[in-house]
Amino acid sequence: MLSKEIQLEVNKGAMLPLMEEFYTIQGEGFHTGTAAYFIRIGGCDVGCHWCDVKESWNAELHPPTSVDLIVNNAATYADTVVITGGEPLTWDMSLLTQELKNRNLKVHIETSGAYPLTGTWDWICLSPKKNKLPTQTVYDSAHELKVIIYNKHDFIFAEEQAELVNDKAILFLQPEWSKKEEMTPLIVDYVMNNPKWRVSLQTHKYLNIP
Ligand SMILES: C[S@@+](CC[C@H](N)C(=O)[O-])C[C@H]1O[C@@H](n2cnc3c(N)ncnc32)[C@H](O)[C@@H]1O
Ligand SMILES: Nc1nc2[nH]cc(C(=O)O)c2c(=O)[nH]1
Ligand code: SF4
Ligand SMILES: [Mg+2]
Repeated sequence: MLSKEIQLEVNKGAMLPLMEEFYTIQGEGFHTGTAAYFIRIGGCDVGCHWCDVKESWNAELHPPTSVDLIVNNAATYADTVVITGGEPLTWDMSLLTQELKNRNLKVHIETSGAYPLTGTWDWICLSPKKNKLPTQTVYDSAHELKVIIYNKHDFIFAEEQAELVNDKAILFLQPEWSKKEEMTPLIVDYVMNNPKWRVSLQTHKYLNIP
C-alpha cells in the first residue's frame, strides 16, 4: 500500500510506477531502427495472453518515481523518448510529457489505447487489443496502427481496427513473437495483396538488444 501522500502524487501524474528505462533502438513500427530512450511504466489490466512484458502488469511491484527524476535521466540520452509499459495511459501522462517537451525531447507513446488519451505526443503508436478496445480519443490521434497477428482471425480484426482509426494513420501488421514462423509468411502474402498495410517485425529481438 502506498502512503496517502504518494498516492496523491500518482493520481496527479507527478509520480509514476517506473519499471525500467533503457537507451536502445526502436525495434518496431514506423520509427524502426532509430535510437530512442525507453521509459517503461508499470501497470496494465488489458491481459494479453502473449504479452512479452507480463512483469509490468502489477503496478505495485514498481516504485512510484517522480517525473522530475525520470525526465532528468531521459534528457541525458537521445533526442527521442518512447513511453511504454505496461499500459502508460493507465496514468495521467500530462506532467511527464510536458516536462519532456520542455527539454526539447520528441515524445512517443506505445499504447493499447484502452484508456483515454492524456499528454502531448509527437508520435502515437496504437496497438489495439480485442480484450479492451481502444477509446475514441486514441483512434482519432494515432499516427500508426500496429496490429499483432497471433492467428488468422487477427487479419479480420486488423481490418476492423483500420476502419476505426483516423485515415492518416500508417498501418502495420506485426507477428506475435511465439507465432512468427507460422504468421510471418501469411503477413507477407497479406501485405502484397493489401498494400495499404506494411510489415513490422520486433527487430530488437533479432538484434538481441533490449
Ligand atoms: C508491451 S506493449 C506496451 C504498450 C501497450 N500496453 C501496448 O500494448 O501497446 C508494447 C508493444 O509490444 C507489442 N507486443 C507485446 N507482446 C508482443 C508479442 N508477444 N509479440 C509481438 N508484439 C508484442 C504490443 O502490441 C505493443 O505494440
Ligand atoms: N527495442 C525495443 N523497441 C520497442 N518498441 C516497442 C517496445 C515496447 O515494449 O513498447 C520496444 C522494446 O521493448 N524494445
Ligand atoms: S496491453 Fe500491452 S502491456 Fe498490456 S498486456 Fe497487452 S501487450 Fe502487454
Ligand atoms: Mg517490447
